[in-house]
Amino acid sequence: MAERLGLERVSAGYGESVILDGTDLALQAGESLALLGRNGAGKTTLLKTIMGLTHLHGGTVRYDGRDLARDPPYKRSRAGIAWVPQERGMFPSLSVDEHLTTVARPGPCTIEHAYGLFPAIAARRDSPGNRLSGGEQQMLAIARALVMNPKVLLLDEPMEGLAPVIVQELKALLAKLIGEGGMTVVLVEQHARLALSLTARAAVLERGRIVHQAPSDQLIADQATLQRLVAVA
Ligand SMILES: Nc1ncnc2c1ncn2[C@@H]1O[C@H](COP(=O)(O)OP(=O)(O)OP(=O)(O)O)[C@@H](O)[C@H]1O
Repeated sequence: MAERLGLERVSAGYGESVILDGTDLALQAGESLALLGRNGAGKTTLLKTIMGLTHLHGGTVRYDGRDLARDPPYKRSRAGIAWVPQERGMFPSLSVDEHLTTVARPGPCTIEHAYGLFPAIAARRDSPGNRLSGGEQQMLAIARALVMNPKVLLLDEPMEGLAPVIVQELKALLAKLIGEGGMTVVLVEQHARLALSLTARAAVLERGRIVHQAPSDQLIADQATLQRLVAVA
């Protein structure tokens, strides 16, 4: 299978500070990866680097074989990389509907399909972004990424703060999306077991370096390594 996303000796950070330090990672089309690590390990920075939102000090980020160095974030997004940021990134002046219509692209996930997945935001389609609850903003951030029908979906702690019933629905949705194999998915998640149960592969970051990679089912069974690298209870 072809490489969809490739990081080669990537060093990146904020201004002069280097957070990712010589990171290598390759993901094929349709593959899923749990990106794990303790607080501050660099998980968000890695996703931001793929989106072009950090300062790349060295190395290469490739997408479908092309070096992305010259592409600003909007071009990466247009090329098929969608990001669900931790801070959700809603626009206060846009309605729920406008958040979706401005980015929707042809593909299996239509806006009506997204509303079907998240009825709570369907009921608020005319509400402005800043009137939504935290959970609703989170659902909208995920819906917004899905209606882009991306080739790569980067999710930064998408379950955080959601009600348990919605977490269950979202888990089922992610399992379906990953199972269909149409998208390459990178899932950053504090709950390592949850992320591992959904993905095929896992990578663990420590101080900006990938220190461990394994199939997810193997890592979930390796309590000692999980405890050592991610401090899982
Ligand atoms: N905008 C920024 N400017 C400077 N340093 C930053 C910035 N954002 C993050 N950092 C630093 O980069 C390092 C990695 O942070 P990052 O958010 O990538 O970690 P993380 O693994 O996603 O952690 P968490 O699980 O807490 O979200 C931390 O030391 C953090 O303080």
